[in-house]
Amino acid sequence: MSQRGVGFDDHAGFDRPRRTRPRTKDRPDYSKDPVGMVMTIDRGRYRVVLTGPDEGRQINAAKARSLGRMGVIVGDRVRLHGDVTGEEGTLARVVEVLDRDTVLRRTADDDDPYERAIVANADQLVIVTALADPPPRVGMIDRIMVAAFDARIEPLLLLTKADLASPDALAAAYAPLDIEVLATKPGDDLDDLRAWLAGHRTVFIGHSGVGKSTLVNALIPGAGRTIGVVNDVTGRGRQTSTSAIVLELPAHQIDGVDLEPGWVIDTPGVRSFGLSHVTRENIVAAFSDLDVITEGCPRSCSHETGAQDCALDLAVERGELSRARLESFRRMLDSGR
Ligand SMILES: Nc1nc2c(ncn2[C@@H]2O[C@H](COP(=O)(O)OP(=O)(O)OP(=O)(O)O)[C@@H](O)[C@H]2O)c(=O)[nH]1
Ligand SMILES: [Zn+2]
Repeated sequence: MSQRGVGFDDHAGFDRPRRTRPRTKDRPDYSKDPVGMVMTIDRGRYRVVLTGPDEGRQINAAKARSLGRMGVIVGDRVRLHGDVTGEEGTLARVVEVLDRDTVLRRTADDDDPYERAIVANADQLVIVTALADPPPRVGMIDRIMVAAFDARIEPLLLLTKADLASPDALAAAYAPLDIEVLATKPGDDLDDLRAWLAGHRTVFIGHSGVGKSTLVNALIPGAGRTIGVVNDVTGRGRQTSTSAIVLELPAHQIDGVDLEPGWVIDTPGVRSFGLSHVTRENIVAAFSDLDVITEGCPRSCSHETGAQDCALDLAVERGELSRARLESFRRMLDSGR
């Protein structure tokens, strides 16, 4: 774990005035302009869906020059100025990015100081993993989970292709972390998954070929996510999608009860997940029961295996914390290093 890298998607750096003379006087007032959510980005063009009075209307927009190099990412809530009719050929301007509740980040690899913000304002993250073809990679699951903990996003583990292999071993491996685990196979009704997604904005992340597009298409008929063919030699799927995209879940009833609306953010298949932006403090903070115990640790305790007088070890000895939970937590700390 290292220092937080400075990326252009980080807004903190843009709060500092870059000119010495105050700009407030000549800055236009956009507070009456409509707000929308960025659904997808394609070569500098944003597809935005309006919220508020014209909810659901989709608009094309470009970034206003006044935003400079400030990043606009999928899931961002943005203010739009100009032509917001959404009619063909019109282009509105993104003039403001509203504060983000969460930011999911990754770096290309662990030595890369430049983190990339992938998705804003998600509150859940589904890690889609195939039980076979391609085989599960526990290290990768852990790393994506750590990114979720770091971002204060609730991770869920979704195991596909349960017709090919049993989910039991993987489900058991994540049980001590209290992570929700769900297994699917072709023909399942997906109601458990829909119940998870209702009322949330959930990012879907997975290695190429795990069946993510198949799932998204089953959840959202008409989403048109391209289904790749797993290569027999490499076990990898074709890289079929290129940009993250926000999709609205259709209305659905379970036992006669309407589910709350929800959004899915589908992301391109990932091969690696760098974590150089993650801090130990953020991982610990994601486990509130352990966070409380670490108040009894020596100053600057790493909480890792073998750390002198770590209060987590003492809690296990006293029977106040399960050894399996501590070991799983330490596996998370390790993968974030
Ligand atoms: N046996 C089995 N095959 C599945 C299941 N789900 C998906 N597949 C197959 O796995 C292959 C890959 O599925 P996709 O949905 O394209 O996978 P993806 O994760 O979206 O991959 P990319 O589009 O490359 O990102 C396809 O041939 C699917 O038909 C499943 O539950 N069981
Ligand atoms: Zn400690």
